[in-house]
Amino acid sequence: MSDSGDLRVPHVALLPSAGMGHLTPFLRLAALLASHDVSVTFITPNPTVSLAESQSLSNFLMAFPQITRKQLHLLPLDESCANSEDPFYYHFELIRRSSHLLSPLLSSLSPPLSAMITDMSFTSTVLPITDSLGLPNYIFFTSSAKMLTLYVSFHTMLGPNHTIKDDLQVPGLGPIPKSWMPPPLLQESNNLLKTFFIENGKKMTESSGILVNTYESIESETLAALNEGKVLRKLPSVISIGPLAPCFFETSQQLQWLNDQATGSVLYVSFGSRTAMSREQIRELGDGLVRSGCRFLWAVKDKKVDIEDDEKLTEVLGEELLERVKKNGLAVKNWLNQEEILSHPAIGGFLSHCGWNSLSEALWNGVRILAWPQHGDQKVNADLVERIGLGTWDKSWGWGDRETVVKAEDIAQTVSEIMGNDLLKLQALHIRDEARRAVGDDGSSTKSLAALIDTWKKFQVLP
Ligand SMILES: O=c1ccn([C@@H]2O[C@H](COP(=O)(O)OP(=O)(O)O[C@H]3O[C@H](CO)[C@@H](O)[C@H](O)[C@H]3O)[C@@H](O)[C@H]2O)c(=O)[nH]1
Repeated sequence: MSDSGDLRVPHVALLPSAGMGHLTPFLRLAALLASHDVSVTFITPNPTVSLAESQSLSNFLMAFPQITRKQLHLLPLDESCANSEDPFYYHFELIRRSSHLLSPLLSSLSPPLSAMITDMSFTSTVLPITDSLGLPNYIFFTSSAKMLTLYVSFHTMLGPNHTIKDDLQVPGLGPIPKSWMPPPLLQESNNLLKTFFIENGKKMTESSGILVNTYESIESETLAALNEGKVLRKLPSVISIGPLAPCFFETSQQLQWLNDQATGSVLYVSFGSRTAMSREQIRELGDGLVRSGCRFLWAVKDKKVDIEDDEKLTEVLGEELLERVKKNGLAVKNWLNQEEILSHPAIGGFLSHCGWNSLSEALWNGVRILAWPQHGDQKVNADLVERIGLGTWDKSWGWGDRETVVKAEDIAQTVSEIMGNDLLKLQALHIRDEARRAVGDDGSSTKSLAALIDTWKKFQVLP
């Protein structure tokens, strides 16, 4: 790399991971970079797991013709060596094992790249490749800064048999209790998620920087701890660039039902793109929503992957419950444009699993959250929801595992409490204003991104 002196248009390649939770923030980042006159190549691992991913990608690329697409054709993998029943983690592994194909792809790009931005799940496999090309590689961490503290320190916490004994306690920060850690990390046996945490977490120190879709006013202490070396020494700069604003490219499917509801009266219920509850829990939830007496819009998900989710609502809910649901709300089983829903004036609350994108979209739109974490980073995120005053979290509901079923009466009571909580409603609006300030003209995230783009402008990789 050399200091070129002249300020040229930087060219950056982005490599997202599998699932909408990873693809969506990458698409938003690509659009943001393009709006700052950065030339963007978007690398798409092919095939995708879900229909939602392939449809979003094609809609996005149609809306942003200035962004170049390059496909990374994934090599087949013997399922037995992936050691995971989760189709998304399995796909992470597939992409990791096809990473070497990136080398010729990246070298062939013209003009030469100024930098690469890689999803956190491929840190350990892609960094050696970009290093050998002399290409700066920034890791995009698609969850919270608090979760990043666990990601980079997990490998240092492992005891005998690779087990975890204690809560994570970073000086100056609240603890991350063991019970909030993604359950696969606590297993003695190896599994894909644990391997990703260990291998990628170790390698993060060698990246050129870590981008996080967060902002100063909600995670300032955590960001400071990360950047002051309190979490891990020798960590590169952690750069907050969020909240990444939605970019409108999806075809909109206006829901007339929502247009007919009173302002702020509807609870939106959704657990993201890859969480399916047990049938028993789905029915308790439906019963609870009806009993709460609140209006609700419910995205019902019966299977993790959308292409397999083919049973009708009558089969999933049963006819009797479906009839009761129709009196107070609307249940749908298709993909909704969540961003459009959360920005609708009728929406007054969000029952959410607290995937990081859902949380970011809720705060972007000033919608209070009732948190019900299901897996992964979601308890850590739910804690943040509670701490910043965006919503509430009933910890007794546990993880959305198949052994525990939260009863309809509990759900009904908690839902009516949050929908009646005016203080949270006001606080959510205040948080929305702060979120928008962070990415406004003089905002902290805008300045960080501008500084990063300047770095890319000043440096170029020698051909
Ligand atoms: O019907 C739907 C369902 C989802 N979405 C969108 O899909 C994304 C889902 O992302 P997220 O809310 O983060 O949830 P997951 O799909 O569960 O994402 C995975 O990835 C996230 C980022 O790493 C993690 O925080 C989550 O825990 C993990 O499950 C969001 O942008 C939603 O707006 C829709 O537009 N319509």
